[in-house]
Amino acid sequence: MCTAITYHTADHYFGRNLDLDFSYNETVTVTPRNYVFPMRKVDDLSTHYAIIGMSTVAGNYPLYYDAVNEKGLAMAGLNFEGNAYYFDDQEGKKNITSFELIPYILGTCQDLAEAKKELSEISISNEAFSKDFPLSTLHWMIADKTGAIVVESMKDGLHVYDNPVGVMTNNPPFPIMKFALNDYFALSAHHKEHTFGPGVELDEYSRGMGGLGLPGDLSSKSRFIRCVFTKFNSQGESDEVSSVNQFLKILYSVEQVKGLCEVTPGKYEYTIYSSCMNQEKGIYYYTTYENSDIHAIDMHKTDLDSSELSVYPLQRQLQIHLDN
Ligand SMILES: C[C@H](CCC(=O)NCCS(=O)(=O)O)[C@H]1CC[C@H]2[C@@H]3[C@H](O)C[C@@H]4C[C@H](O)CC[C@]4(C)[C@H]3C[C@H](O)[C@]12C
Repeated sequence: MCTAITYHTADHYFGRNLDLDFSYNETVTVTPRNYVFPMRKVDDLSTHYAIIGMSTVAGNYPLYYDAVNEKGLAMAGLNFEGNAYYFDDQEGKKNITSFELIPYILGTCQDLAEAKKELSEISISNEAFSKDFPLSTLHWMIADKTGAIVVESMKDGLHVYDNPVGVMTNNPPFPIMKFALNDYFALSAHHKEHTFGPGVELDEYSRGMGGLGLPGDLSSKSRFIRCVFTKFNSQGESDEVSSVNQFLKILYSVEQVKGLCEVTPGKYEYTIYSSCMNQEKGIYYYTTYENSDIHAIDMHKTDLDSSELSVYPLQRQLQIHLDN
């Protein structure tokens, strides 16, 4: 399972929890403007917008999980097993493989409007990167400062939905997920008189009772509901440090603690990393399961006109600061 969110204060932020039972040796990777992205079915991207994000670099190719470009357009791929469907080559379409979609959109589009236009011409092709990296079954969230969309390639074609809440998890398809919010109509973060029924005497014996009924489990629908509630009620400051901190707190409300979600006997899904990208500044912040210190890589401190990737291994070692 995974969760991706948007958030804004003075700047716009985008990021995700990556929940899995193992790591693909991911690194924060900057792809500069002149790195040549080889494309399988359309022309190679020889110059493009610079990109920073989390990727597995395989044979000098960055396989991105989530990223932002230098214009502030951000995108993440999350698991969509059983629903994702990719196609044989479609005539009259730009056939883009699933692992190329992030570099293609972020490399060529500067905002959501351009991304939507590109997506109307795209079919997601079913060609895998290699034998070692078979097809992932994904759906994607894309966002800029104007809003967010969800992209789901299913048997009946490519769907692009507006995402007014700026939160995405996994199954079921987004329209069903969004509709499920209606079932939590009565939730509130505020003190209010009960509406149980006139004349019924109830005791408000604890703070936070307006949130009773908010799902606390790790299933994707429950994480979606909990994350929307947390994001829309969270109150934060607008400076950079407070914004990044608050963003990560929202993601931690749906974090997976190791041991709670068994995938195969003795193997558990957990939050391998949490990311937060400042879309205006091109800074990629992250924490890992092992290391709650926040690390940051600023794309503008690398040579964005270069043709070589800059690769930053994740700092997984927690430093405890001894105060005496
Ligand atoms: C599994 C990851 C998504 C996390 C997630 O949603 N987990 C939930 C699992 S479940 O629903 O609860 O079963 C996805 C996100 C990005 C994916 C990676 C990226 O797409 C980049 C490459 C793409 C290659 O085709 C496969 C390896 C890979 C390196 C992918 C492996 C894996 O599918 C990743 C890491």
